[in-house]
Amino acid sequence: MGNIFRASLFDGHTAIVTGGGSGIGLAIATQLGELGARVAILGRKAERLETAKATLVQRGIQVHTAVCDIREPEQVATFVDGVAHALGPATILVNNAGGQFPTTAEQVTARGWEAVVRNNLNGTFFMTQAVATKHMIPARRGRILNIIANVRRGFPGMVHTGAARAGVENLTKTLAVEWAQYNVQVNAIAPGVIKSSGTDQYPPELLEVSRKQTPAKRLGTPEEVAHLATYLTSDAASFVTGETWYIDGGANLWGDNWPIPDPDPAM
Ligand SMILES: CCCCCCCCC/C=C/C(=O)SCCNC(=O)CCNC(=O)[C@H](O)C(C)(C)COP(=O)(O)OP(=O)(O)OC[C@H]1O[C@@H](n2cnc3c(N)ncnc32)[C@H](O)[C@@H]1OP(=O)(O)O
Ligand SMILES: NC(=O)C1=CN([C@@H]2O[C@H](COP(=O)(O)OP(=O)(O)OC[C@H]3O[C@@H](n4cnc5c(N)ncnc54)[C@H](OP(=O)(O)O)[C@@H]3O)[C@@H](O)[C@H]2O)C=CC1
Repeated sequence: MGNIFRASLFDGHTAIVTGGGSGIGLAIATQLGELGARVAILGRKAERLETAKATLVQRGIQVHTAVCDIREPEQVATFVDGVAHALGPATILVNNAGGQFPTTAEQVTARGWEAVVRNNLNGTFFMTQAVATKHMIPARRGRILNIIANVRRGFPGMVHTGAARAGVENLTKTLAVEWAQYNVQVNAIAPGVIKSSGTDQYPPELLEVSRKQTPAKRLGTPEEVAHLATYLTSDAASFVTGETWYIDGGANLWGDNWPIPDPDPAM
């Protein structure tokens, strides 16, 4: 599918896309950049950022990259100041960085739980607070978009990320209300299962179960998520705030990744 958006849509904007070095984040950074935004991306791995930067620059996009772990508030503050210096204050923030690993609730260790909650909930809040207070609230202008996951019916098999993403969904609503007075809109996207560098690390048999349990009978693409992200960060969505938009081929309405065994009659 081609791009339905006007080429100059984001002229004059600076967009931060966390985790913009790969997968869904890179697709969003590419699309916002091709529509005129200056783009700042971060991640933990310098090499990944360098490769992504080369791809973006080749497309004529002005890019700033820096290594930053979103779980560390001091690194976040340094990154956000660096963006202002390199590209000007951010008008768009896409909190895309995150991730987890499949595990049953019985097996998750305290360190594993903490790693996932810090990554997805704490990191998203630290980044949001820094960008809003340093760039958006003073300018009385901003769009924040949080990438979460399909947590409508819990997240069996990934209890840690389900809890963390539900937290982000709730902070999306809270900040939409608190920051409406500053002309800062806050929304979330809940992708179903998307074929990406992220899911390439998952066992293929798990992804095949997900495909079968999706009414559309396929996985989504990072570009499809990027189209929705473009709409939600554009002026076309200026009266949309506090909402979570599902993009999942109908998966949240039907099907199940988690087969429930019948009770053991011996127990
Ligand atoms: C089922 C339904 C499917 C449904 C079908 C599939 C649906 C997919 C939907 C979603 C897809 C995606 O999100 S795709 C995106 C995937 N991308 C990512 O996940 C990338 C980012 N993720 C990460 O970096 C890591 O997963 C994360 C743990 C969050 C952070 O890593 P860190 O390096 O900071 O943490 P570490 O130091 O490595 O680990 C800290 C602890 O975490 C635990 N830990 C880390 N990796 C672990 C692992 N693979 N298995 C067990 N435990 C692990 C250990 O207890 C570690 O403690 P010790 O052992 O004591 O050290
Ligand atoms: N693909 C899917 O099916 C789905 C994905 N999602 C979510 O969408 C987002 C993008 O996923 P996807 O593109 O598929 O997967 P990727 O693993 O390719 O993307 C995750 C990105 O986040 C960065 N990242 C992770 N943790 C941190 C951190 N602590 N600090 C800074 N950067 C970090 C990674 O870079 P680096 O490793 O260099 O730090 C990487 O670029 C993730 O939040 C994911 O959980 C949600 C639902 C479904």
